[in-house]
Amino acid sequence: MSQLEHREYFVSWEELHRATRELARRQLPVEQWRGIIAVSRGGLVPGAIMARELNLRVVDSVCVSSYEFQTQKKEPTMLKDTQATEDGEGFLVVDDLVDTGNTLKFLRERLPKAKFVTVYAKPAGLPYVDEHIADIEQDTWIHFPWDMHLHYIDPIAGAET
Ligand SMILES: O=P(O)(O)OC[C@H]1O[C@H](OP(=O)(O)OP(=O)(O)O)[C@H](O)[C@@H]1O
Ligand SMILES: O=c1[nH]c(=O)c2nc[nH]c2[nH]1
Ligand SMILES: [Mg+2]
Repeated sequence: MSQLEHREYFVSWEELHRATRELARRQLPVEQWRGIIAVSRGGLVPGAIMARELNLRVVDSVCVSSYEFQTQKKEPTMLKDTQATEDGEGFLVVDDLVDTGNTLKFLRERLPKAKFVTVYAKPAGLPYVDEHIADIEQDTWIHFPWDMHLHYIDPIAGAET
């Protein structure tokens, strides 16, 4: 992806909370779920919100790494697996987003019976996610609130002079 094609989408805490609550609402009835497996690190905040909304007390994580800054440097690697389940049956695997789909493709091999959900999805990742809330274009980098800081900017008129 060239610098010119690279767009950005900034997510606020409020937007993330609202969208994740809607993702939780779509997982009713709750009786079908044994628990949540958050894909650390990006899935930890959405996973916690979903656990609260669905009143699920079994919350585990899988720790997967493949990106360094904004570049996918290698195939996903499992830094920590889950011991909550053998095959994922009855578990919701929650991540913040699916982009190329490499992370969820890798996790589907490990947890073939789980349901995979994300808050955001880009087109290339759609075959690997069972349900998501918002579609984002492939050439757009999503910035999450935990990666940002509020800061002052000059007024538009001031910038012209
Ligand atoms: O669909 P993909 O192209 O695989 O990309 C999606 C994954 O990339 C990000 O995680 P990352 O590996 O950057 O680690 P992090 O969650 O610890 O930030 C994001 O949280 C997803 O887990
Ligand atoms: O914060 C992030 N924003 C993204 O758009 C993305 N794609 C892969 N990994 C990502 N992390
Ligand atoms: Mg991640």
